[in-house]
Amino acid sequence: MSNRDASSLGKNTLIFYGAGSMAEAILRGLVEASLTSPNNITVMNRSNADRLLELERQYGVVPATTEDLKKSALTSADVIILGMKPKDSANAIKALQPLLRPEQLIVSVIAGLSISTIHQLLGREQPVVRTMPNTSSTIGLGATGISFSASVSASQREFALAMFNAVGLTAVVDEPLIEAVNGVSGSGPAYVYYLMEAMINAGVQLGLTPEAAKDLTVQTVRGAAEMVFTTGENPGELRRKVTSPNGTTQAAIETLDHYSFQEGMNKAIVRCADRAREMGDAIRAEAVDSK
Ligand SMILES: NC(=O)C1=CN([C@@H]2O[C@H](COP(=O)(O)OP(=O)(O)OC[C@H]3O[C@@H](n4cnc5c(N)ncnc54)[C@H](O)[C@@H]3O)[C@@H](O)[C@H]2O)C=CC1
Ligand SMILES: O=C(O)[C@@H]1CCC=N1
Repeated sequence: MSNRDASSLGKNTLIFYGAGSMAEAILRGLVEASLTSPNNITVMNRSNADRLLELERQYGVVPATTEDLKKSALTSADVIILGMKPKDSANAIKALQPLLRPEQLIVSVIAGLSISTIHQLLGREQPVVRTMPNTSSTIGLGATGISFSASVSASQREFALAMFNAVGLTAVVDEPLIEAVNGVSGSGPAYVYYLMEAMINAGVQLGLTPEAAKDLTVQTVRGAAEMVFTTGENPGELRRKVTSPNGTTQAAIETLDHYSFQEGMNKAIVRCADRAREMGDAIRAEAVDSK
């Protein structure tokens, strides 16, 4: 990340409208990398003031605990990050309508919610950055897909990229591909954790202690990801290097093939992207209903 990126972050005031796990992953990354002062970050949610005070205690961010504080923070912030669940988003975005100034930037992390639905809910073409991050942003290793509405300015674009580059890697994609990003990397950490759960359980079944099974699994997944990253070799090539002809790995991979591992992963990721579109359609229906 360049100094120019960092300075573009530092000048702006941000409000996390919805301060749950994804919001925390991003704000923690920003604060811990010292890319903006915590004083520039306000957090708000629907009703859980304790949660906001906890975020203040941990990261030094500013809690908006009363309706007046919420309104004034939403009105004054340069950037509003939509961080609520998809089911809560239509009402939350409609509530923004009377508060927004035309130059405020909306950044959404909400699965399925399209830029056009946000415009419909707001009743105007506010600049919108639609993203699909993941929770690894917490440790600066996030992977975020980003797309922009037509009216996002060059400096707002730079800001949004700086914000997500601060917590990991970014990929700018055309908006219709955000669901694909959701399928691969937005939900992706859960597939890897699920794989790890299965590896740990099998290790325990074979007699390892839970601690040893966990430590060996974590280091294996970490090492495998790092091997792909540092060598630049394809996962397929690296897999072949582990797989001796007629050896133990071949026996394991054949068993995975017998249980249609590749097909299962493929179907899971395609289903994930479809589910994002379904969720987006449900929000769009709420936008249309309210007209
Ligand atoms: N958790 C993940 O791995 C990822 C989540 N996302 C997206 O991030 C969004 C948030 O997900 P999580 O952080 O997991 O959810 P969460 O349930 O942890 O947080 C949602 C927060 O929004 C607040 N909220 C709801 N309605 C509100 C309103 N009207 N005004 C103010 N605050 C309101 C809730 O109080 C809660 O604090 C979702 O839309 C999800 O699709 C995107 C990528 C990854
Ligand atoms: O499960 C979900 O709907 C969210 C979106 C991406 C990751 N978690």
